[in-house]
Amino acid sequence: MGQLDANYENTENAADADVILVRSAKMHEMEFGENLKAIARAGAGVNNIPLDRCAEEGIVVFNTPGANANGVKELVIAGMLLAARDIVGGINWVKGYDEDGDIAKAAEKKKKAFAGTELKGKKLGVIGLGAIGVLVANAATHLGMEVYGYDPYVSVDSAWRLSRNIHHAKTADEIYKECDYITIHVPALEDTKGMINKDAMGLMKDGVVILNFARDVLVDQKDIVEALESGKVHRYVTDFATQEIKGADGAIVIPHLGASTEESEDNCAKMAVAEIRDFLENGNITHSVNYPDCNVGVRGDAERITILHKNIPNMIGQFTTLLAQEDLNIALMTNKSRKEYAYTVIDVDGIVSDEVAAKIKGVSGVLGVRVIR
Ligand SMILES: NC(=O)C1=CN([C@@H]2O[C@H](COP(=O)(O)OP(=O)(O)OC[C@H]3O[C@@H](n4cnc5c(N)ncnc54)[C@H](O)[C@@H]3O)[C@@H](O)[C@H]2O)C=CC1
Ligand SMILES: O=C(O)CCC(=O)C(=O)O
Repeated sequence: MGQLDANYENTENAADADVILVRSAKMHEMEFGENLKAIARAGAGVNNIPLDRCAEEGIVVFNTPGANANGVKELVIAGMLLAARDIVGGINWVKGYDEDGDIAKAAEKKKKAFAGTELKGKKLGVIGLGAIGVLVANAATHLGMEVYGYDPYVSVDSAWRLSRNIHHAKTADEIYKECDYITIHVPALEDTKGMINKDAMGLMKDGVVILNFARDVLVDQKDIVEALESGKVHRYVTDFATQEIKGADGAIVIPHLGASTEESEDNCAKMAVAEIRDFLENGNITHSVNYPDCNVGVRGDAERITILHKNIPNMIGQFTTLLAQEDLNIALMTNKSRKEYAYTVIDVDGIVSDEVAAKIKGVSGVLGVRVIR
């Protein structure tokens, strides 16, 4: 990783690390070392990381929003094409043809078994209009699809990037009732888990195609298998293999390849390393998922104290009092909060002793202190 200079050292031993770079590995059961200051998820979904425990232990968790979105978008389009025509069945038939006869002639006779439909003119519903959903929605309009989008929390940025040709669905039910293809691009949260279940599928058109490149838990696995068996759902295209879905007729199951492109892997790694360097060297937080973002610029000559703490009254007063007692003048101070957590950055004129740093650490509600020299 050429972005890191000689001040950085690689370790395979997580217990020693100041920072962990992670992809999809599950970290919920992991004990974190004393030194750990940050975890950077090279990707979007952070359901593999215990965000609240990290916040309580003063560990800032970052992700890389949008860095792999194009990779996923392209696979979703491929998924729609694989669902529309029996391309996989056709390829397997050719591979398995072991007669001596004229395969070209046999293929012409056989091909009707693999015929399908076109995407043009079909209605696509996109649930979740973030980095991936917007790209999928816009791309589908260029394939001649009529696209409906649903996202009650859509960001201003996403709204700007969304093609004006997308119909604005006011409810998920509108998507379920209207669309021939439905693709979900929402995070795995308590309120999204199992959102595609028997009730939701009951509202959908017979023969609907459902695509899930977001997370397995969003789709009730028992209900989707039943819906495939009954023919209610024609194809379920998913990037997540589960025991329930892997052998089901009508399921097209991909082994989590959405972000597995050279470009996406590169983009994610670069963004993660840039976030980490800025955090370690300047104390800036960009794209955190458990602490507020905060940018105070590049550190100059002044020593910089960064404090992760609970978002409760009188924290700043206590920090400034402790610094005043040491005769340290404050050159810059910023405080940002996000729900129950907050972050304060203070540049001081003078040397921050280990004793004063320890006193700040000892303030009730402080979760982590660093002095960047
Ligand atoms: N298959 C793969 O390799 C990959 C999968 N993913 C998955 O896709 C998900 C989405 O990724 P991005 O688009 O990059 O994330 P994003 O954060 O840019 O977009 C998520 C969107 O979902 C919306 N949303 C949240 N709750 C919703 C709800 N109940 N109904 C409708 N919309 C809702 C949000 O407002 C946001 O606009 C990730 O959380 C991750 O789980 C992401 C990257 C790669
Ligand atoms: O890193 C990967 O391969 C998975 C990407 C992913 O699922 C995500 O970014 O949420």
